[in-house]
Amino acid sequence: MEYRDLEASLPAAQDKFAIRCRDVCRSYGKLKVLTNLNLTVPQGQIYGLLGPSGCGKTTLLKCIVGTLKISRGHITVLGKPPAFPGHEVPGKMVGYMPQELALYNEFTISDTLTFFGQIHGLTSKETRARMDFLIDFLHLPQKHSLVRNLSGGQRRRVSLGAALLQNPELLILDEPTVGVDPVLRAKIWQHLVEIVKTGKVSVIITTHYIEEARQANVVGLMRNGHLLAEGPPDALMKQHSATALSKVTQSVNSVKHHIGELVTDYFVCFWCSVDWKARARHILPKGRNIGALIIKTMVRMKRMPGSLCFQFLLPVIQISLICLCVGGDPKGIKVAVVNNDTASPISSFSLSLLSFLDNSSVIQVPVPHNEAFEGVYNGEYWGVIGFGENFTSYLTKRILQRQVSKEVIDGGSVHVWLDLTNRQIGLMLQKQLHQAFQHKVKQSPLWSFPQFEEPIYGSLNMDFTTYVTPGAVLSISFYLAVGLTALSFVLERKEGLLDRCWVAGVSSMETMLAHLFSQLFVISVQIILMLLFILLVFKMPNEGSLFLVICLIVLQGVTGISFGLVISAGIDDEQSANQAALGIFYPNLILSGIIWPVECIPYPLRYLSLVLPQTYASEALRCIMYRGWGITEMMVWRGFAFTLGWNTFFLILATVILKLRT
Ligand SMILES: Nc1ncnc2c1ncn2[C@@H]1O[C@H](COP(=O)(O)OP(=O)(O)OP(=O)(O)O)[C@@H](O)[C@H]1O
Repeated sequence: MEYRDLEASLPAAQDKFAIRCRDVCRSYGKLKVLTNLNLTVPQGQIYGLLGPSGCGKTTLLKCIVGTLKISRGHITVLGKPPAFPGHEVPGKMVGYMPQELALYNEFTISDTLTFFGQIHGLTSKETRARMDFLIDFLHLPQKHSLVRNLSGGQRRRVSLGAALLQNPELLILDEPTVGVDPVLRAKIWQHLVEIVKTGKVSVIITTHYIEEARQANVVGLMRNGHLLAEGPPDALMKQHSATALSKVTQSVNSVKHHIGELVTDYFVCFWCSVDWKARARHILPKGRNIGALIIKTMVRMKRMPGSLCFQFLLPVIQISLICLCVGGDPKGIKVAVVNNDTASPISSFSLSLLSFLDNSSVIQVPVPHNEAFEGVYNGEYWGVIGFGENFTSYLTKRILQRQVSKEVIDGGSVHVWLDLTNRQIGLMLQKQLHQAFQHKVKQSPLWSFPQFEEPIYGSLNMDFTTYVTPGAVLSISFYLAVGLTALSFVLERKEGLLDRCWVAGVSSMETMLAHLFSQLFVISVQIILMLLFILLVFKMPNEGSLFLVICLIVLQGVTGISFGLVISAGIDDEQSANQAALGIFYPNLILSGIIWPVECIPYPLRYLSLVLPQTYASEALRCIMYRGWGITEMMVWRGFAFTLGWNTFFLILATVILKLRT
């Protein structure tokens, strides 16, 4: 066969074509994957794309469906560039089967086809009819079988079924017959040959099987990111075997150049002719798609009841652990008491003083002097409380006389030696002794400590737990939302589900909104349970509006979702996403004044602390709950304003990263 024959067998420029790629270039970083690639898929034909592994076939298909942007060149799919406003590519006109399985494992076969049917706007009757046909045609098991229980080959067939579902005008199939037995493979090809016969359906299919490609109407040979040759399989195979491949390439390139001249400026005119209504429809999120995605999330949750319960209960467990274990006074601390006071038990000040010590916190162990210190050195006791022989009489002298000797002062004092390696226990013992002394002194008409009146805000016995809880609640809502969002998006993208939904016509905005709405349901249940526990079980005070409290916690959850989107937009694998979420967890927790007051943070760091998402929000929540303040107070609205500001920033950042990375 001469080159001329090959030239004649290629579609003429004026013929209708389903896909046309001209001078397409695409790189991943510095790696050039597609270089000046030209390819034409004629209307109503099967185009077999052949090439060694790694030559760029999948990348090309992704560029054709629009999930990857090209760096140079033009692509036209069914008359318009992919993702052109008002064009149904991505959308109903195209059926895409990616190389990955891209199926929801918790779905049944029926759920899977119903989901894609909903997105394509099929009625339930149409979906049922197509489902019955595809289950029979693709030899699929029962429609109620779960995808995760299917074999590899069965899953690939479900994936192919999802691509064929809406009878698209263009089928883009990335190695659909891998793992499919020869009989079914022949049947699939027969089906493809039949559907293109109408002239309305076109197919582009990648395969490694040369004998399969023979059934295509046109075959493209790809190597190192460009097309070596393109033509009817027999002509191309003969040519390929008869002459050097380079000559074929030259010939085909000259034909393509000829065609190329006839289609100049074809692409540019599109943008001028788009009316604003089509643009608006293209941009505005569709309720149908959002609804399908929300139902998808609900079905998945229903199929994973253990995981759902865990999601609901995890915040309650976390906040309960904080309320139970953080900030309370240590209990059962053993202290050695060396009481040498010789006064009678009735008049003894030392015994009276010791009786005021809280016995649940401090266990007094009366021991002689040597044993007491020995016990502290051995770690048996946390301290020694010592009273001298003349403690009661010297103390009485100190109370009654204006001037006393140093010996009286010393002998009338309680001596305490503490093991301060654990600061909290040390501080608690100091506090207990001061309180006991205060109680004792209150009985004396001569002595007076400052009298602390009922506090203006808070209560006299407000503990550290009360301080920590509001910030902890915000932090838990924020980080659970970050984790769930980042993980679910990263996994869905890795498994090709995001791309598949996108090609089916679901926009990124719809995906985000659907995630937000379904996550809001989870967040709401989490918040209700957390509030029930902190207010009713742990009796945290709430002087302010419960509505404001809920709003602020929900907004922090939404900020967590937005931050999760940033992580999933920038990171491709779940391990790195987890590391990113965990990596910022502790610095943020410590710098936001949740565990320890911001006022303790040294200055350069304090500026950083003040701009973090939870610093002002925690302060606002404390002000609402403990001071009963409303939204008009600066410290409250500032918390809301910062939360909303971060939310907007994260959403914009996620969108920008996504745009830059496609
Ligand atoms: N996300 C990515 N980031 C960086 N490089 C990538 C990415 N995806 C693909 N590549 C690289 O681009 C090249 C082309 O990959 P592609 O998947 O398009 O090949 P292919 O022809 O479809 O291979 P196969 O037949 O094995 O599926 C390969 O070298 C691959 O390593």
